[in-house]
Amino acid sequence: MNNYKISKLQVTNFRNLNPDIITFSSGINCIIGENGNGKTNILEAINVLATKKSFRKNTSFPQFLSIDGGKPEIIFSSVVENDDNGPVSYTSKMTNDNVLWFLDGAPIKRKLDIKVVFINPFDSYGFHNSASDRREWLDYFLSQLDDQYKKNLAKYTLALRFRNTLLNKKPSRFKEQVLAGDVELAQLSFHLTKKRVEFLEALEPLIGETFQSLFSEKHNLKINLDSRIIGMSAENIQKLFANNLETDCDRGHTSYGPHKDDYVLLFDGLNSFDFCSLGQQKMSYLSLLFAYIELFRYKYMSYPIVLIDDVSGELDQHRWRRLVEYLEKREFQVLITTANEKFKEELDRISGANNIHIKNGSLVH
Ligand SMILES: Nc1ncnc2c1ncn2[C@@H]1O[C@H](COP(=O)(O)OP(=O)(O)OP(=O)(O)O)[C@@H](O)[C@H]1O
Repeated sequence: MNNYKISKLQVTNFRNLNPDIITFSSGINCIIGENGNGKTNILEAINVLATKKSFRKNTSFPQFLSIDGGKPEIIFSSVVENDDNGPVSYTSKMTNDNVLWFLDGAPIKRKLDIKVVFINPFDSYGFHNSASDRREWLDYFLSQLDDQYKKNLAKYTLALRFRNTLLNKKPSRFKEQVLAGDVELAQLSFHLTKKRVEFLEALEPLIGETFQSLFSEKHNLKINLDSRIIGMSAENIQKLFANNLETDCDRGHTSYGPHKDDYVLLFDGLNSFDFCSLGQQKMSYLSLLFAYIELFRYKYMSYPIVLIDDVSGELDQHRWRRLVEYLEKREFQVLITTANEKFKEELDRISGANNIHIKNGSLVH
């Protein structure tokens, strides 16, 4: 069981946050403050503590380190607990070169397996507008559920990069090397595609159900894998690579494979990008994410910590209320931020929510 929840956090030298001790409840936590005061930084600190990485793109230690920080070291001190263990103090010390972890003050070799899901308002645009964002989305979430998929994806990415370098640079006897490497590339392609299909099949019944319980509207939501190699054996994928080798040589890159897959979200049978309003796209996207969280629970018998950065945009007040009511009925720990006064009023209706007010990186009591 790794259903960790976080009950306290104190960060030193992380972005604009002051080292205040922030206390979280195991249910809903609303982080409230005006723009640019550090709400997202709190979510980011938890994400970095749990995964070593940010959810912001291309960010690492130099960006994390407070511009006012004296020492080039960031300390994330927390208290976490799960069903198996009582509260433990868990600390991560990060420098430009390494990260160290401590459990109840003693060093540990590997970080704790704290699972988090971050929900970003802007990802809905990316998801509906860009095939590579959709692929990244599916790869990220599927990797969280399936370690073997994650490893195979890393191997595939390396093998594909090597193939493309050969196709591009064309060293002597490169075609023989390409064909030899295609055996592994085809097997990996087969496994990745199979896992993607299984993931979407498992997710599909949950998406419509989630949409219904989130927004009280019945819509048929379906997510399809659009792949040239779907249903093909590894041998046939290898043949496809070989048959296309001359074209790939001309282009200098590989034309077929899981890196070319796309996913289509169908809303009542129509492509959500072409057909849905921005609000409907956001609702579909949120349904997809919360469906994933349910799938996560089936797999791990526990929930991740759910970090939600201001999702109020594009949704009307009625949908805000539905979303808040949905969150109220969940068992997972939620940290939700907002700068929107009206949305804050909806959040205020949640009985027992823990309100955290933040101004200039400090807690306001
Ligand atoms: N390395 C850093 N050192 C100090 N301050 C930083 C650093 N990186 C970012 N900041 C500051 O953090 C603030 C942004 O914080 P954050 O993104 O958490 O805001 P927010 O409260 O979520 O705002 P919004 O409601 O606009 O999303 C900005 O004022 C920015 O200047």
